[in-house]
Parts: sequence; structure tokens; C-alpha cells
Amino acid sequence: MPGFGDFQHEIYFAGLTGRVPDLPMAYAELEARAAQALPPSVLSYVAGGAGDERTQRGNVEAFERWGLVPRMFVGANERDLSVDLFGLKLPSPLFLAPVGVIGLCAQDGHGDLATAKASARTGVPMVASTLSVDPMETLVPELGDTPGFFQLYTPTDRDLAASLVQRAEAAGFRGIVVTLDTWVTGWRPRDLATANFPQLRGHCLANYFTDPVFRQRLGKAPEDDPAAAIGLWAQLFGNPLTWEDLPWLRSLTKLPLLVKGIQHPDDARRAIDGGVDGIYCSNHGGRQANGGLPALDCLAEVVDAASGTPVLFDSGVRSGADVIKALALGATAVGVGRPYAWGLSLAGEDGVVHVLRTLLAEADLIMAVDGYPALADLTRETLRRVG
Ligand SMILES: Cc1cc2nc3c(=O)[nH]c(=O)nc-3n(C[C@H](O)[C@H](O)[C@H](O)COP(=O)(O)O)c2cc1C
Ligand SMILES: CC(C)CC(=O)C(=O)O
Repeated sequence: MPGFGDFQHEIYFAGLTGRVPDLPMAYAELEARAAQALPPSVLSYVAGGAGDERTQRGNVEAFERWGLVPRMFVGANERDLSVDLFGLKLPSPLFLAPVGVIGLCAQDGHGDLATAKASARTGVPMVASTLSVDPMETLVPELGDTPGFFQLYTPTDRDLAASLVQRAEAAGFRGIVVTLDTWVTGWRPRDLATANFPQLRGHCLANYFTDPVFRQRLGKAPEDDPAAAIGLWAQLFGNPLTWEDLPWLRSLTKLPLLVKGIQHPDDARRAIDGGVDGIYCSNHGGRQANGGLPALDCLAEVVDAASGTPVLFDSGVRSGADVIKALALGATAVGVGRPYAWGLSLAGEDGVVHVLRTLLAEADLIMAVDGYPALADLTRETLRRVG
């Protein structure tokens, strides 16, 4: 397989090897152009975070407090970015974090499908959100050979939760990610100012509306009475789970089970003791609780507590350098959220592919230039605290 850094060659010699899409190469421009492209209601929903967004900004700034120290005379002519995750051989440690309204970021309103296609083209796994425009069963065929994961928002109705997980298994997803930090939505001033969240989410309930258990609970089918269906969804959406619920969650699936939103090492330890297969360290991109630590600053402790259990990470990753830093702090795989939403809004599936390729090319070239040919070479020794 050609190196991810070969994207650079393609760009320099675009005339020879094919046109490079007219998409931004720098993150700041990507974000700025997406802001022009998206409808204001979707933009404020995706871009926004909790409170005055200090934690959201902190997520990004935290990466600036680490610097990589290069090594010379290594001859890192070939790099290996592949990872083994739950027995799945992945070409890179990057993944697409679940983004609930991603469908609406695409101009045709089918961003979940476009993201799945981008996942197939890049080998970058998608974690498909419970809240999607298109039902989960339609996404898996688009993933090609790339494994997909299903993210569960655990409803208060246990039969509905079980049904969603069974459907994900039957559809062919390869793992279940249970999000723990969003059984209630945080205080989000940008959304409160427009009050558009109820309207946006109404478009992203396909997994519920197609669910046999959900449909049984309704007097009329969602197609005939969407308002009642949305009302029921709002009632059932979020279950404030406790540790007592973990055995039940574990019993729902034989697939690898991950828990998302872990920031405290004791929570990581206890979840692993309770039988989860992976820890997902994240603060939801700063969208849930303001005033928290940057997620990156929680990562090393969580990794230590997990002692060998895979740790996925997201929140604030904006560049290939960020990916490398999170790996060096011990993440097994690194996710992006908003960056691919911006790519999607500019050029659909091609836009997501573009964003993933730029992240991977930069990460690969950093490993080349800095003399770290394998992911195993990226350890805390490669980092120094700045300032
Ligand atoms: C618009 C939006 C919707 C999201 N929806 C979900 C979701 O449905 N499920 C979930 O677990 N996380 C969701 N997240 C959180 C992401 O999975 C991820 O934790 C976060 O975006 C990472 O931060 P970043 O955007 O700074 O990369 C969402 C994030 C955004 C921006
Ligand atoms: C609150 C959810 C419905 C979607 C989500 O996770 C998010 O907007 O961050």
C-alpha cells in the first residue's frame, strides 16, 4: 500500500497524477470555508459547545503544550501506521467519531452515507451515531471492507436499547460504543440562542423510526404521526446509567464493547473490571460540560489505568501532528469529529476523504521527518512539555 504521505506527491505533481480537489489544505481555511457553506442553523449546532466554550477551545490548545523531539539517522523511509484493534487490522490509527447530525452537513442531506463511503475509500473506520438521517442498516454496505462501529445512546427503554444493539450486530458493525456523557444535553448557548436543536434532531431519528420495538410503543406509525414519534423519542432518549447497569450493557452484545466519555482513571479501571473491551477517552468535543480539563490532559492517566486495554481518544484533534501527539500519550486510535463535518459540507464524500487524507499525510510525514517509523516508536519519550 502506498504511504499516506504520498498524497503530498500527488498534490505537487497533480498535473501528472490527476487533479487534486480544490479543497483547503490548512485546517483554519477548512473551517472558515465550511462556515460559509453550511446553513446557519447546522453551523451553529456543529461548531458550538458548552458554556462559553472554554473547554472546547482548551481541547485544541492542549495540543500546543506538547512538542515532539525528532530523532536523526533513523532512515524512516517506510512507515507503518497500521494498528490492530480487537483483532481488526486497520491501515491507520485514525477513526471518524460519531457525529449525530452529520447527515445534515451534506448538501443532499445524506451525510451519514457519504461518510460511510469515505470510510470505505480510506480504511478509516466510522463510528456511526445512533442519531442518523439514514438507518444503520443502509450504512454498513457502504463501508466496503472497512469495519464500522455503532455508537449507542442508551434509551431508558431497555428493550429498545437491546433492539438497537441487535440490529447493529445483524447489520455487520464490528463493535458497540456506548456514550456515557450525553444522557442529557449540556448547556449550549449557541443552540439555546437559536433553539434549533429540536428541529435538527427530528431529521436524525431514522434508527428509532425503523426500530420494531420503538414502533410498538407508538399508537400510530412515525410516518403517520411524526410529532408523536419525536415526542416519544425525547421521552426515551437518555438513560442516566449507573455502575449497576454495566453488567446489563455488557450482556447486550458479544461484540467488543467500548465506553465513551471516560476521563477519570478510576472510571477506566472500573469499566474494564466490569468487562468492557475498550475505553474511549473524550469530553465530547467540549459540547457537554464547560469548565472541564482538556480531554488530552486526561489521556495519559486513563491510558495508565487501562493498562493495556485499548484506549480511543478524541476532542480537539485538528492536524496530523495532533494525531501523533495523542498516540505518543498512549492512545490506540485517534478520532476526529468537527473536521470531517467541515469536509462533508464542502464536498460531500470527497470532502471527508480529503480531510482524512490530509490528516494521515501530515502524520505520516511527521513520522518520516522525526524518525519514528512505527507507531510503537511514538512513546511519551518523544514528547516534551512546552512552557
Ligand atoms: C455536531 C456533533 C454531533 C455529535 N454527535 C454525537 C453523537 O451522536 N454521539 C456521540 O457519542 N458523540 C457525538 N459527538 C461528539 C463526537 O463524537 C466527538 O466526541 C467530538 O466531536 C470530538 O471533538 P472534535 O469535534 O473537537 O473533534 C458529536 C459532536 C458534534 C460536533
Ligand atoms: C445530544 C445528541 C443528540 C447529539 C450529540 O451528541 C451532540 O450534539 O453532541
